[in-house]
Amino acid sequence: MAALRVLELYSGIGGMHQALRESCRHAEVVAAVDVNTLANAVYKHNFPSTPLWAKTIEGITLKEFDRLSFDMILLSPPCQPFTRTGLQGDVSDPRSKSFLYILDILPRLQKLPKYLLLENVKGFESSSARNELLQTLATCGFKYQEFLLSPTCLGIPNSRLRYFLIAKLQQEPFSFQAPGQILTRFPDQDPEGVLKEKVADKVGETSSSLSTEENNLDPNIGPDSSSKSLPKGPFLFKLETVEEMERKHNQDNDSSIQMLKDFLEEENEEMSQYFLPPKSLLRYALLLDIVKPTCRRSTCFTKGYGHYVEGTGSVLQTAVDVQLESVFKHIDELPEEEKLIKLSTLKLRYFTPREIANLHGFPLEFDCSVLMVD
Ligand SMILES: C[S@@+](CC[C@H](N)C(=O)[O-])C[C@H]1O[C@@H](n2cnc3c(N)ncnc32)[C@H](O)[C@@H]1O
Repeated sequence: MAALRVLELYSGIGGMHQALRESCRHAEVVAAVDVNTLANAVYKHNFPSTPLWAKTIEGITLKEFDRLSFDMILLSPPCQPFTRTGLQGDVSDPRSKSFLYILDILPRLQKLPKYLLLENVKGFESSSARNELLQTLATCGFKYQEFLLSPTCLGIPNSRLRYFLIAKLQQEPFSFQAPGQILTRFPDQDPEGVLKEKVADKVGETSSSLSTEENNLDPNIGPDSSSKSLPKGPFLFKLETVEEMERKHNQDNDSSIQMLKDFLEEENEEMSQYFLPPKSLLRYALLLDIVKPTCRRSTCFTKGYGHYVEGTGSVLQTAVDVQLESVFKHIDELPEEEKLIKLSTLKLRYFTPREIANLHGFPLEFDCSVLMVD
């Protein structure tokens, strides 16, 4: 059987390529396209034989697309126009231009691809860009299915809710097709084959099958976000409400999800670079999402992780026997020096790039060390 010819647009570090490899399909990425130099360096390092086009997508002509004669498109367009805490510029955001260009090119290709997979953030499902995508797919004769999924659906202890769309040109429907619904589970996770869980087409209506955190917490809160609201209700300690504590407790007891310890590197001397500096501890301690190796949760890691503290991702408590409550209760009443002594007992550190790669499902052979150079 001839290899499936795959075009990977917005290829980044190659997450889609890696997933394709693991899906065991006999496939070849005939071109990967991205403009980010650092991401391209990681891509090249891991997929040295794949033709990598370091250019803008809108700079590729219809003729060049036709020449690639691809059977499948994988694409993860920029998510900033659609994030729920952003401006939601949608199709009028300049960063959507390349995606609209693809939608314009698609029906004009000499040969339509058989398959398409698109990934984006939660928020995309209620955008005009999504409506234009669905319209284009329908015009071209594609069947499609949409999903909102998080690594937790695969038992990975990280909340990162993402929109996925798969489409195919063949006439046969998907075995699990659920028209008009956005599925929030993998079809084979549904015990009775009845896909009751759905997210309505309407904005913001999320399914009960997602955790409260997935529903409430925007995984795309950036380092500069000031819109993150504090939890409601009286605080117990460290700005934790009873509701928050309960949610975390339930997540940590959900045995369908692995513990963080399965994703961690062995502690060694080099880890010292990942410990939170005193300044960050004093300034942000109350806002940190602190997890232990035995927890079965972590919040979404964003671009500013390790540089900005608030809302960019969880931090790890390596002194596992220290109780958070004993550190945080009445900490406000202490002078800075004593505060710092108390906070330091937790031995808080950032997750390492390797650990974050593990939590994103990258296998060990995927080398992300290129990302560790300053
Ligand atoms: C959401 S990320 C892609 C993530 C990717 N799937 C991965 O595994 O890393 C979007 C990527 O699109 C690239 N990008 C944005 N606009 C582009 C354009 N007009 N042409 C080419 N690449 C673009 C960015 O550099 C970024 O790497």
